[in-house]
Amino acid sequence: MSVLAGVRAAIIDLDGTMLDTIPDFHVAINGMRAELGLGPITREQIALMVGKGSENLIRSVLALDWDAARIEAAFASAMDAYQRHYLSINGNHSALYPDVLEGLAALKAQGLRLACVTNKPIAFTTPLLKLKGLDGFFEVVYGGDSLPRKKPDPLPLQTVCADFGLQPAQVVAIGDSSNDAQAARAAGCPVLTVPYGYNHGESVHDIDSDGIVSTLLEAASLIRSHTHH
Ligand SMILES: O=C(O)COP(=O)(O)O
Ligand SMILES: [Mg+2]
Repeated sequence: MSVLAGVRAAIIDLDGTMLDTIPDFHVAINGMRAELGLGPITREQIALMVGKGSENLIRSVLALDWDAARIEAAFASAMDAYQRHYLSINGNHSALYPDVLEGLAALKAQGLRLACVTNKPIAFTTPLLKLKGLDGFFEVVYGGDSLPRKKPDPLPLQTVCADFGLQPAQVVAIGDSSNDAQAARAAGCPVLTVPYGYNHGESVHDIDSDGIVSTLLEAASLIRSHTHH
């Protein structure tokens, strides 16, 4: 895969790529819904809605029961309740996917610089990375509200490239959804996809990606096989 030949850095997505956070989202969303007088929804429903940041998630969850006007009227208090619930349980129910720590260690050992770019708010992201032992791997971390635009906009990826002083072709993005791939394509970064996360209910095979890798460790091996001389 010659698109990986010049890779010097990797940008790793968080939710659905490093951590299975749906159980955290589930507890926080149902806590918010209870405050609003709404009944609980399932993890499967929530997994279809995660990936495009908190605002999109809250609007999608409330749209199960309410029309647009009612959502707008309650949005600020819903967001406040959601953030309160999420921060109170952040990381308690979520788990690392297999070979994440091993994959990050391998990428680093191969000399790649690492960044984390997530659509999760940075106030959730920073403590979660620390709790799960992931914080030490990344030189740069951007949350969904760290910059003026989030994925699928290319801005967060372009910002990492600039931070590292690298061209987009030298920086591979690794994520679980079409949202990550669209951002990578728009930035000009190669992109690899893990199949175990949340892709808005769509098949990962429909993602415009340079390859599907079963784990981050397999991503490291694939990159190594194309960059090793
Ligand atoms: O919080 C989200 O919307 C998902 O974030 P991600 O970019 O880490 O998948
Ligand atoms: Mg993701």
